[in-house]
Amino acid sequence: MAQVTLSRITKRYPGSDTPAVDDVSMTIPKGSFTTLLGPSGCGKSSTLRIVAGLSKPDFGTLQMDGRDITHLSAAKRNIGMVFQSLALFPHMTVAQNVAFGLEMRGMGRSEREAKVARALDIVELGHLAARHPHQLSGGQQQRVALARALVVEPSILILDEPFSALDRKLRETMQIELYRITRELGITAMFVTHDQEEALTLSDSIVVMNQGRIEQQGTPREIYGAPRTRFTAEFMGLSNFLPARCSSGALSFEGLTTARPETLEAEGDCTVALRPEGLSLSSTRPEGAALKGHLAEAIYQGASTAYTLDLPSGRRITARTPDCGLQPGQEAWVSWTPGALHAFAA
Ligand SMILES: Nc1ncnc2c1ncn2[C@@H]1O[C@H](COP(=O)(O)OP(=O)(O)OP(=O)(O)O)[C@@H](O)[C@H]1O
Repeated sequence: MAQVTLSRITKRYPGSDTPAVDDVSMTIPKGSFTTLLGPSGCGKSSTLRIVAGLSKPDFGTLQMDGRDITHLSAAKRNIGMVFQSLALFPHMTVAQNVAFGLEMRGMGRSEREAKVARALDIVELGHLAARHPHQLSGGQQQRVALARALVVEPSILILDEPFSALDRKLRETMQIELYRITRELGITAMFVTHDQEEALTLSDSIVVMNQGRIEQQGTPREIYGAPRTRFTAEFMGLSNFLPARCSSGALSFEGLTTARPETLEAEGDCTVALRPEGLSLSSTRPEGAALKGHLAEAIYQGASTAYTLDLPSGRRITARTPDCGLQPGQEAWVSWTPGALHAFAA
């Protein structure tokens, strides 16, 4: 397994005004699972393709364990790849599919068979080695693709939205499988997704990308718990953005002054975001910080109800809580758990 370092990687496709990858630098430590997360078109796949050697950067360098591999061909990079669209050979059995890369490297039969058996064991498909791809479920096929990428003992495993074609339940099962396998084998992995929950579940480190640039990089806890920009906050499910001011120890918004969150680095104008799931409503004033509003709407959604409140400033916020019996037209107080309030520079 290897450490991979991207330094100032930039890529502009012909005919495009803006770079698809714009001055991206990051290190994927040995044995770490790093996820590129961001909306469609933000440059995740382009970055991954450059690491894989399938595309050349216009500028910047790529290193593997300190060695410059910017101009090394894909075949010589020892990278295992799994993509959304499977490329299993339909006329070959599961075992033959997994063995293909080893055969290409000229490995002898007995060594090959031992490695294939081990790779199929890892993805728990040893019993289906003789089947053909069309005799497998979507999840099993994706596990064959994973075994095929692992069998060559890659320096880095690259996965581009590998589970996006699977239904939700299967996707969750595959995420847990992938987590187990990568941690057991100590694999260096680079994963691409636009699904924030998937990124939180799998990653040691998340790189949030926006328009070809890195918006924020950190552990899942840092990205979810302390987003530094509105873009990251919105992408991680935050809403209810309110203008605020921050001075040394205090944060003021909507006529309320409360303690300044530790994670806020800015002074002066800033934005407060309240996570809808961390809010609760009551008809009487609760202890501690709370905002009073007019309940405009209550939409029952099963496990929770989405309440829309109009604040005296005219701004609207949404709270998602178990049904609390309050009705539209009533006055309500909204309070929050400590982790539900975030603030960042405006
Ligand atoms: N071969 C290409 N030629 C021209 N433009 C391209 C090419 N590939 C990607 N782009 C453009 O580069 C930008 C980044 O694309 P990229 O596929 O890296 O994004 P992404 O974040 O992986 O998106 P998605 O989640 O939709 O796959 C987009 O604006 C895209 O249209």
